[in-house]
Amino acid sequence: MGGRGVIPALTLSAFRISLAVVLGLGWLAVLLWQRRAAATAPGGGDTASGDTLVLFASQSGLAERLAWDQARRLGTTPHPLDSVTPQILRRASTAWFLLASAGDGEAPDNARAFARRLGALRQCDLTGLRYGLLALGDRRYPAFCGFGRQVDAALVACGAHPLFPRVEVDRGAPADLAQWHARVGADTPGQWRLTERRLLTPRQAGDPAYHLRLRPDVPVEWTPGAIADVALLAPDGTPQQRSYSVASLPQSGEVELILRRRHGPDGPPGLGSAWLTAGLAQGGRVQLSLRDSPHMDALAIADRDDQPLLMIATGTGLAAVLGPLRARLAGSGTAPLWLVHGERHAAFAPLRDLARTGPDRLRIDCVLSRGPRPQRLPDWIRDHAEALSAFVAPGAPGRQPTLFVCGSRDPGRAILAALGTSLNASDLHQMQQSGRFLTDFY
Ligand SMILES: Cc1cc2nc3c(=O)[nH]c(=O)nc-3n(C[C@H](O)[C@H](O)[C@H](O)COP(=O)(O)O)c2cc1C
Repeated sequence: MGGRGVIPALTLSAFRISLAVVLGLGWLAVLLWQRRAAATAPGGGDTASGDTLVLFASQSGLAERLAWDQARRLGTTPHPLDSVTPQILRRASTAWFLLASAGDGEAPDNARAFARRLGALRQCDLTGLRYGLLALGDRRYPAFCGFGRQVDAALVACGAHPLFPRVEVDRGAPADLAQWHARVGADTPGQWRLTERRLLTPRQAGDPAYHLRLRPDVPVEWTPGAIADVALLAPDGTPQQRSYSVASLPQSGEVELILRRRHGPDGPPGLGSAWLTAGLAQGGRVQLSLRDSPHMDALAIADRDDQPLLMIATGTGLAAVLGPLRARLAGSGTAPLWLVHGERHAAFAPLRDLARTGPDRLRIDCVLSRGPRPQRLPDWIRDHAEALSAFVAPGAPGRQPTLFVCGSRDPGRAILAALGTSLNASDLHQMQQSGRFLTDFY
């Protein structure tokens, strides 16, 4: 019986000692961390101690770029997470965290010291801090957004107040980023305005096609043939994304898209095309991000080596070839370029402009499937088999033409079949083997 009173007393004092040791070590760690971070803080002191902080943890640069965007909006400078101390966090009223995950849900290199001290951070009082947190990751990793989640939990444990639930981004998805941008204010990078929408198919039956021009709020770079991912909201409020080829070059300062308002069989028009071709007002805002075309390298090599390029496009697939073609025309090359476009009733205006202004080395053919002398593109290909075969044949040593076919899937199949019977099989095989036979169907 007596033992029962002694053991808890011993356990309690041992517990108190261990608690004191743990707390002491915790505070020591905090102090050491503060000293080291103050020495390495941008500007040599605790210059990251402003009222509003923008902090990033980034391995390959996306979180850092987004941090710069956020800092620009707030008129401040972003800092790597490693440069802040708990003291700096305590003095700030608002902090914006943009945190990528690396390793196995771990901190990127520029946040490792911060990550090591997360336990110590939990002992700080951050009840005066409000924060927004963007976690960047990749759902293919088991610890999706692991680091962002850890920091979020530590901040909550310190009593900091999230301004909104953590926003998580899967592989830079525009729809996820749109949520962040919606949280941090409307005037964000990634915001574009519709400056012009022109009907490309006046007085024609069937689904209308449009030529759109969009201008970014802040200048943006892209590569020829880039893909624009447009963020949309479905009627039930779920974020959606639609992708379109960019027909213009960055020098123009505007993204040009060509799209058709599509209807399902007896159904309503597609979400993206209905909004962009009708719902969106002139001057209206679009959340848009740009990525490279999967064919960018092959097309850039053909451009660099000044090799012949044969492009065959149907309908709005014209947009996918216009970017690479305009890049070729802007250069000093002399190799022949040939664009064949299949449409319904009449040539699209951008194609007519190109035919009027293009150099002699550019041949353009527009094949119309309806109208006075209708012809299907596959038939046209068979009729021109000889000229097309000669164009894609190696001919002289070092001649390595590229063939790029794009447009809707169904006409695409018929075009590939026609090319298969019209072109020399070994030339086609050679182009395929060396990555010079490119297709882009949707
Ligand atoms: C080597 C490596 C490891 C990664 N580990 C994870 C991970 O464990 N969890 C996760 O969600 N994302 C992980 N990612 C994905 C990145 O967090 C994601 O690509 C993020 O957008 C990168 O942002 P950053 O460019 O700012 O570094 C990893 C990426 C790389 C390259």
